Amino acid sequence: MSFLQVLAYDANKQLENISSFYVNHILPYVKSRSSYTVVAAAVVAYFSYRVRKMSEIPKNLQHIPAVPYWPFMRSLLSGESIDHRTRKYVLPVIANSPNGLYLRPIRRGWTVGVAGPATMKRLLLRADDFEKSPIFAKQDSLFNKFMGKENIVLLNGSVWKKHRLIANPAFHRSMPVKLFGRLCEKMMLRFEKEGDGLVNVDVANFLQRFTLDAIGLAAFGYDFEALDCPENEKVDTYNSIMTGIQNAVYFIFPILEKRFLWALPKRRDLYRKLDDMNEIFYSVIQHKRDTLASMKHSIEDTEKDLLTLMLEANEEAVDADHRLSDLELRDNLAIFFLAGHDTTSNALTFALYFLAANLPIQEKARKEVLDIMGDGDDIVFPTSTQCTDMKYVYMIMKETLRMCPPAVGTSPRRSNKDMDLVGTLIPEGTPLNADIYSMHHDPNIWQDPETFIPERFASNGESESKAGRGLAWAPFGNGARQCIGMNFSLAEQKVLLSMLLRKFTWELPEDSINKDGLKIGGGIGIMHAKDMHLKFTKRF
Ligand code: HEM
Repeated sequence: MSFLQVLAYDANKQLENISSFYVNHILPYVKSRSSYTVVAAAVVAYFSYRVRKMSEIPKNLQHIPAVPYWPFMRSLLSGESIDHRTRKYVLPVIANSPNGLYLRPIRRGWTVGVAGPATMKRLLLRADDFEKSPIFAKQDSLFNKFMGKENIVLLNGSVWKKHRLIANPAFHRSMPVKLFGRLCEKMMLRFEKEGDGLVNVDVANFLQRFTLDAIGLAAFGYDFEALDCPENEKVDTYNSIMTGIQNAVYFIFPILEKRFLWALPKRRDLYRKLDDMNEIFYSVIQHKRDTLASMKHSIEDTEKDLLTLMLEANEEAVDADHRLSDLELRDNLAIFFLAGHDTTSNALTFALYFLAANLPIQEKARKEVLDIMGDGDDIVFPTSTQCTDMKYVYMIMKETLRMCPPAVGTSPRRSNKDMDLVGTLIPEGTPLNADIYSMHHDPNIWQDPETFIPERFASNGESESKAGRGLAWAPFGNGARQCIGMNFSLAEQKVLLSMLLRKFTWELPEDSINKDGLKIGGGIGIMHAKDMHLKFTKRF
């Protein structure tokens, strides 16, 4: 997402520059001479100049190796998948780069991609030197209207700290494993009832629905009922907003919705749907605030939703300056959906694929689960302690997140001053992005990086031996800005994987497009499988 948005911002700026150039310099000329040929030539010349400028590496960054501008852009815009793009353009450059630093095209030219363990560590752990870039907050689009401007992901400094302090307790209590268990049970029952039944389960679709119900209920007690009825109005509203905010046309030309929304009825409809959704957000916030006192003791702490816990933390804050307003609470709820829904559902889809493609690993994981949860012919939910005991399942999850990190990079950063990043000069104001995907696939960091080997994450395994070099595994980022939902997502994944392993065995169907290797979907930002149907067999 970040790549495309930044490009879009740039394209929009170019359009605005061009239109002001036209009005100020060309229009007067046309009026006086009526010479269309001259105007056309001027426009072409201007375009060429701007395009050349965009692709030129600034002098102060020429010491950093760069991917080839046009092939890389072509790959981005044609929707080529990230695994191909990384293999073709990024890894060969990183191979000759000190500390995994390289340049790639982005906003107004270039950004520094950070794909080495030592530089990654410095970038993510020195959050004050590399603040979040304000680019997202500046835009005016459906995406920004959904995400809002007052949330944990976008803010910096003391305001960010205030948000994080209120949200931290909600994410650091025991996780709602019973809720995840109930939803998983519902999902497993539906496997048989929909489509071709167990022989051809569209797991990507089921996991999208499972994780939507999970985040709705866990974040603010709202039941989307996506597992029960995938076509209901609530799901449709949510899905159409999500599809709408990712529409590439509006990323590339945000000016369309900024200036010409009146001429785009379908787009206007999405804004109306977003207003409806905001009403739900605000009315739930109000309702929970009103009933907070009675709810405090009537629900187990582990089953309280994130909003309730944030409201409790708000009440305990020392003064009004340390509390979050309703707008800030809304913006954070929205970001929990944006950051926590697709990421977890894709991580689970990839994990199920790797277990289907590596049956001995699936069997070993099942043995661990049965040892911990017991075998039998009834559905049981794992407890938090049992989840902690699932060491091998956790190794599988970590290896999945290495090979397929759903967030392929972090949101953009900017250097606050000239600095030395592990031997390379980074001038003040340089945009930087942590490139998690490339680092996880670099053969100079990981042995045989394209092979699925959970044992890398065993104690004394390959992963531990990397510790001295910095951060070689960072699917959730790291440092102060590390993913606040990491434990939430890991618990959700462990509950689902253990329950599925106990109830079913599964494999790739004969006609699976993934039979000869995983097919990654195109697009930018969140990484997803192109199609994931699996064949399940019941154990009881
Ligand atoms: C597999 C699942 C997930 C992955 C791979 C993931 C990945 C990430 C990454 C890489 C970052 C760091 C971004 C940066 O440094 O710019 C991040 C931050 C964040 N994530 Fe997640 N995430 C996941 C699940 C979740 C969930 C379930 C939630 C909430 C319910 C969540 C909420 C957030 C928030 C609020 C931040 C911003 C933290 C801050 O800046 O202080 N994420 N996530």
